[in-house]
Amino acid sequence: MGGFWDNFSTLLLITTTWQRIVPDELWDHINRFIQKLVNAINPYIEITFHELPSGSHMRSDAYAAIEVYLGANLSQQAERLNANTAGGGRSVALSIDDYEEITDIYNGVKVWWTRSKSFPRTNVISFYGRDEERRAYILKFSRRHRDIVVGSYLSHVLSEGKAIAKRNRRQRLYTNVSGDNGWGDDEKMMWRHVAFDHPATFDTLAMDPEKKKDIMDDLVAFTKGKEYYRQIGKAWKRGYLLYGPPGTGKSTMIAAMANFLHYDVYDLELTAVKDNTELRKLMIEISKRAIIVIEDIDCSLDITGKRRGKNTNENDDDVKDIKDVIANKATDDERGNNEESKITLSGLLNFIDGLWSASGGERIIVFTTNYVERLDPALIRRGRMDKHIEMSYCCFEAFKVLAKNYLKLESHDEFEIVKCLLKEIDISPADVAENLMPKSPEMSADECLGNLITALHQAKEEAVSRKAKKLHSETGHTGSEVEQKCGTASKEGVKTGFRKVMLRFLAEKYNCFR
Ligand SMILES: Nc1ncnc2c1ncn2[C@@H]1O[C@H](COP(=O)(O)OP(=O)(O)OP(=O)(O)O)[C@@H](O)[C@H]1O
Ligand SMILES: [Mg+2]
Repeated sequence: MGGFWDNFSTLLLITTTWQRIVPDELWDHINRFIQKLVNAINPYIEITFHELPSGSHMRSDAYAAIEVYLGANLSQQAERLNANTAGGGRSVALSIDDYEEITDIYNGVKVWWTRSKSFPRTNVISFYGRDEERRAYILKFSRRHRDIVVGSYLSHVLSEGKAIAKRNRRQRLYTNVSGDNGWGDDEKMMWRHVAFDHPATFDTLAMDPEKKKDIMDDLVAFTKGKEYYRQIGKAWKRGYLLYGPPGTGKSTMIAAMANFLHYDVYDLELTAVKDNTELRKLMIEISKRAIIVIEDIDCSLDITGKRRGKNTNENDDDVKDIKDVIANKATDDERGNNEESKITLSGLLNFIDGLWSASGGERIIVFTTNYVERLDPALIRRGRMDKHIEMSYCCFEAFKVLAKNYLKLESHDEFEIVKCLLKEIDISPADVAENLMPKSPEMSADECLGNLITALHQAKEEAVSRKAKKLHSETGHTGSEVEQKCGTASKEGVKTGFRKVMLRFLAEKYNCFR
């Protein structure tokens, strides 16, 4: 062993001395020649995948995918491993340690992987100590197998690594916080996140199955459309407008989309954003695979670019100011909190159309509203909001999904009654769900279904009565007119049955029943 080190030291000494006396240019030539010689003799090829590509502070995607692939498929061969938590702490991800060598066999071809570590030659003293280490995975394979390794093995490793990482990754729900939140102007503080743990899926989402399938197909096509979007010169983004009455599942649909695609959700609260500059900063920080949500867009912004705060009524503002003065507090205006926002519709449109075009990555933007007719056409035109999805009142198909979710019922004799009643009244899936939910552990599925039917009958009565009253006041029909027209001029009709007859008459006349 001593002999080896003696020879090695002598070689090192000769090389260093040569380096000193030989001019740089000549030294380069010698180096190149030696490299050629080694290449000619060496039967192996090596490919290095650096963790931080030169000049970048971002971890290379390829390095990350290789790490996951090796950890998931080949870590049992290694004796030294690193362990990290994955999936938000739900599982442990293993990666091979520095200088461990492991082999992989792909279509009968053997390859070797090692992880190396180096320290960049720099005179700068780092405060971060070991962070300065540079790691790389080195793939070694026989020269004979170059085509298969470069041609297909590498893409197999990268795609499988990315797929595993995607499966393991815990999604996040981000919300924006105002710049004046005590965290100063630090841009990094603008988005806060928590683990995204919403149970909604497309399976549990109650809506017309054909419509649901259409949306799912659209999402799949979008995620696979990278090349297509590149070809047509469009940013890889898709806009969805979800509109419909409260409780019809707009927010639930967003959660189902996020779970389906495994994307992070960025819940953008426009009323907390100061101006277009802040909006731009927020947008730039959004990760590549994300759903950006602006809920109740009609309440967040209006076409003149003035934000609608919670207090849109001038009198309310005045009253609040007076109360503030009496309480010896600064008014909103004095604090600079007036309701005028500098976010404009054009600022919002610019970021939707422009900013992301430059920063490849798949992004979905979803607007929700209860009042689609209030939105500016510029905001929702196709190309910006590519798909308009109406979330409507509960239909029978949607009810069946809810009955399965809540009561584990796929069929029941009473389903026909529910079907008829749902045709006659507008009720949101949220209300149907509420009625189906057992109120105590002892409550049976039959009882819950009974509850729903009672509620539906009640809702029908109320709806018809509302309409009848309205029509009665509009047309001025008297009770006897109703009786005559209905041919039921009996006492009973006039007294006890009057309301019933009246309702039927008005309902038939004005087509209340659908
Ligand atoms: N289509 C649906 N499928 C399954 N559950 C639903 C559906 N719609 C509503 N729900 C249930 O009702 C609750 C409220 O629904 P959700 O918040 O999605 O309604 P929304 O349309 O976003 O209402 P809003 O317009 O008031 O924001 C949900 O938590 C869910 O349990
Ligand atoms: Mg909602």
